Amino acid sequence: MEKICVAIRVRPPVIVSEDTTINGTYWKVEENRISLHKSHGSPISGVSYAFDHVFDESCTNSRVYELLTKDLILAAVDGFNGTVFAYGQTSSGKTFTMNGSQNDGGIIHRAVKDIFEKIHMISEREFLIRVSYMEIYNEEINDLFAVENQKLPIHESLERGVFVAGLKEEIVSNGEQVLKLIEGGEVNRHFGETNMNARSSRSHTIFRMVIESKRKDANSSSDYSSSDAVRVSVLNLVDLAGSERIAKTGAGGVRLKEGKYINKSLMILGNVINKLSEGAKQRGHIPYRDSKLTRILQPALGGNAKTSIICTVAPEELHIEETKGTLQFASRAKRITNCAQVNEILSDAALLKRQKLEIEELRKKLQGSRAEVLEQEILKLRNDMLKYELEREKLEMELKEERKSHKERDQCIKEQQMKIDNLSTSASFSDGDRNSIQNAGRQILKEEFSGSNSVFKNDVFRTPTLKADSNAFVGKRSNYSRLPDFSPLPDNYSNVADEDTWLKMNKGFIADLDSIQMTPARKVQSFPFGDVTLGSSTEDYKVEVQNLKRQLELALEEKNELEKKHLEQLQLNDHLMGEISELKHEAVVIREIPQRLCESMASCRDTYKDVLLTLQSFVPDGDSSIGKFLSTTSEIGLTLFSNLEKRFSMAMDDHKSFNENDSLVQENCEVLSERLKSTITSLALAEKLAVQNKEEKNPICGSTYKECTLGEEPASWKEKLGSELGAIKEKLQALEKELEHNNQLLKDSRERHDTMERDYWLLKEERDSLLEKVSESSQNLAAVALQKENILKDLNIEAERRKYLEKEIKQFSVAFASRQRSFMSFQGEFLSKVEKLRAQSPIAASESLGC
Ligand SMILES: Nc1ncnc2c1ncn2[C@@H]1O[C@H](COP(=O)(O)OP(=O)(O)OP(=O)(O)O)[C@@H](O)[C@H]1O
Repeated sequence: MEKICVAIRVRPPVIVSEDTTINGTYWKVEENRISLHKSHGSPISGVSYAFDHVFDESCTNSRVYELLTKDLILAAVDGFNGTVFAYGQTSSGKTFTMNGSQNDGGIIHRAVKDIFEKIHMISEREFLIRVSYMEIYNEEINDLFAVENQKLPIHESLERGVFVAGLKEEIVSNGEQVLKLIEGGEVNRHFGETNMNARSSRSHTIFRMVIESKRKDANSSSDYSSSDAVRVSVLNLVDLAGSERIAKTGAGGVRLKEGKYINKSLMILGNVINKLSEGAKQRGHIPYRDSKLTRILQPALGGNAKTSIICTVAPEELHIEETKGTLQFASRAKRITNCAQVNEILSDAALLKRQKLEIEELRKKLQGSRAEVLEQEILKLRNDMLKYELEREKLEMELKEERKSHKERDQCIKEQQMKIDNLSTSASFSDGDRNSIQNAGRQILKEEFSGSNSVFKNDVFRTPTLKADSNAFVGKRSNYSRLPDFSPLPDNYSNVADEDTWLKMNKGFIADLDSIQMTPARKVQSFPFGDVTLGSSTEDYKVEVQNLKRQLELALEEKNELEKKHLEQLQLNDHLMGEISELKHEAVVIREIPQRLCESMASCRDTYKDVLLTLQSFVPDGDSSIGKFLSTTSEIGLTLFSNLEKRFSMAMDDHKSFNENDSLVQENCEVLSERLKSTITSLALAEKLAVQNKEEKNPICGSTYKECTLGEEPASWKEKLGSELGAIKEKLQALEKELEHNNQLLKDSRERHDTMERDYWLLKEERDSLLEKVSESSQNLAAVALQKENILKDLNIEAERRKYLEKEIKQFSVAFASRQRSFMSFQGEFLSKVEKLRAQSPIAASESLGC
């Protein structure tokens, strides 16, 4: 959260007439404080304000830019949204601050220059910059880059937030290009002369730069790290129109109307600022929607943007009230906090987003009034899809990492497995030795006990048995601990796997008696993973490692399967995009149809008018039955045409209402056709009667033919009438053909619309199924991740178990070595005693030995 940065700028005074200085007060600027003082210098209490910066009249645009906005502008290049706006009464220097003068460039010009300078310095990222320029004039948004784009609407979507639909955006590559565009835009801006400013801005203007960037190597990188993300930031540079007092500006007519709109929108801006300054708890509803200005500036006011406000004031005493108002506005704005953050989108997601927006726009055009419902539905779908995409990417990343660590673990396990195998071999070898030695010992003892000498039954011969008292055993062996300095026990047991070391170890050296003492206690030691005996635990371990390996393989297979599915989904997406572009093309064609219909309708109407005029010229007496009939037909016809034209122009804007009124138009056309036919029939009848009864009264005008034709010869009149009638008939036929053609076009258009609608639903279904697949994949991925987690746990347990086994083997080996040594010493002692006995009594000795 960060506070909005607020600064005050005092413009240099303009010469005013004597009578405007009333109380002899003036504004004094000291560091970042501005206060009202009496002319003799004492401050007026309660009229003193402090801000982030206060710039006096001598301050240049360059300094204002450096201190107030430079950091914000540069942060925009790094992905933060930014807004700078100038606020203040009319003629206080807002436009001067934002646009600058010939010698002292304003914030906009400096910002453009700095942005491009910074971009060129960042070599590792590539940038795409789009600019637009709009004005809010009398609460209508106009495009300053394209005069034809007037009264643009504001839309809101989850992805783009609040945006102006149809605003022209120019892609630019250097500062000069932007400044040229701005120059062009300035021409279209509304300025006007008032009593206070010869060139007063009559509209709020917003110059906008959208800065997109991504790492240059992002595409080549295979991982989906944050460096792969696309940053999109929006920078708004706003020059507001100034608040004004009608009495001072002397505005009337157009200026007055403009002034009312300006004041109203500034008042709403003030309301929004007031609400926001009240703090989160009290503020309640913020009336952003009350004006276009506040709606567009919404992110800058309490949203995701860094914002700087420069409030310009006039120093003259005449404007003291307005200056106080501006300072109060600035004080409140100072209390607003924003929450700016870098706007990053993963590149795939950015692409997807754009495509989805296109789909959205296209569908809106196709669906007319249904757009609202569909819009929400599509938004929801799109958001879900985006979420799934992100989740999938995250899972993929995790899976990748896990795969890597599994590989490493696998390798490690393999190595350890080899070591354990070696150990097991050695252990079984030692087991064999031990058995044979024990057997030999047992044999000897048997022989001893079967002898008569009680000496053999004494403790000297009993000591080496495995069940002997541990203390005695230890006491006996203590001599060995002082023998050679070589220790058979390696520091790191896991490194001992070769036979040499084992042999050395079994030669009878021990390093530490404590480790021997531990041996008898071994059985009562708790074993953390169940009752595992030495022989079976190695086997179990092998089996379990195999199982884990199998599980890992299965998980990998599953992962590959998922990747395959993902590829299929991407292909499906491509296919959908293809279909959408076709639909787009069709939409363009369909959109042209009502336009063409409109044109042909206009030509039909002209022809019809001609026909009627010609018919009416034959009927001078408008009150006669034919005259009345003709005028009625004319009225109906023209109404019909205007109806038709209205319908067609509606069709261009609203497809649905066009379809609804279609049958009515058809009926009207039929009535018109009938009426015209009957007119032609009556005229033909009149012609016939005229031929039969030259001197009789003309049925059309109620006079004689001579009178009707003002003295023309009946033959020539008849000829003329005949040719006119022929022409009318031809025109009528053409009209009928045109109508038929138009009907056909209408029918085609409707069919196309139906087809598109069907296609849309098909596409929607496909998308739904795609979404289902995506969610299925996500679930599968989640399951795989869980499985992996379990495998990892198992592996850790195994590693622990292996450590325990190693310890066991180590203890066993030490005990075994010591026992072997005891046995050997016993054997030595035994043999020496036998020798002694033999020397004393060779017969007894040979008897006792059985030799
Ligand atoms: N700091 C300044 N130094 C020199 N001249 C200034 C300064 N500020 C404003 N002026 C001059 O004062 C006049 C009015 O300024 P400007 O048009 O920028 O006011 P404004 O606030 O934009 O007014 P409006 O709201 O009516 O458009 C201009 O002639 C401008 O050159």
